[in-house]
Amino acid sequence: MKLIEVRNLSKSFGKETLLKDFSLDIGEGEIVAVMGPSGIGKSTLLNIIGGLDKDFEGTISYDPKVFDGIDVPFPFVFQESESLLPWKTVEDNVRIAGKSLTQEEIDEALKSVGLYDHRRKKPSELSGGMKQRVSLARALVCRSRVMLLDEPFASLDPDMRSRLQELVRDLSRSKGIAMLIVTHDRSEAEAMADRIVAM
Ligand SMILES: Nc1ncnc2c1ncn2[C@@H]1O[C@H](COP(=O)(O)OP(=O)(O)OP(=O)(O)O)[C@@H](O)[C@H]1O
Repeated sequence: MKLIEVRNLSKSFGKETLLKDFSLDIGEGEIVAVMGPSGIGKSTLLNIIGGLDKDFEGTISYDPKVFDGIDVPFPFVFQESESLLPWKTVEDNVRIAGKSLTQEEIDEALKSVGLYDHRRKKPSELSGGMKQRVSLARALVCRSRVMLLDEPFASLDPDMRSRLQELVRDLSRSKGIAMLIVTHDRSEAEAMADRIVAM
């Protein structure tokens, strides 16, 4: 089977139907972009696949050879990191991903995203792109085989956006991480994804 198989997913909020019979496969190490206009239900889809929202119809199967039931929910990277704790340093923001993380694991993730030299800074001392790289490092230390990215670079300037798109592709390739990215931006989907799925 594929890494993740979504079959006939349907989801409504009251009378509002967002997802109807939606199916999707994600293969190991694959980068899949889900595209659609604002409000169509992209974040809702991500929350369901990521195990945060369990109230849906349909089935989602996670390859038991890979996950063995322990890897869900998956790490998320959201648009611009309000998710960083402003009073903690870069390395401590990564550390909150897991109690048993070693300093070596944290350092390795920070090096992967080019932030090791900035590890003692606070979020207020970082650019938007650097904050997103902290979020990526925090997702990396989870050592998940899947990462979920929700409009991750929408608030960045075009130059920083394309640098981070390339970084995410490199991380996916070098570490074998499947990426599911939701975006309303076709150029972002085309720049990053092996496959684009329209909603
Ligand atoms: N918890 C909720 N309760 C009720 N309605 C909700 C809830 N979450 C989402 N919705 C509804 O679902 C719609 C789609 O939300 P969602 O965030 O999934 O869309 P999206 O495609 O990611 O949009 P955007 O690109 O603007 O983030 C919203 O407009 C809202 O009406």
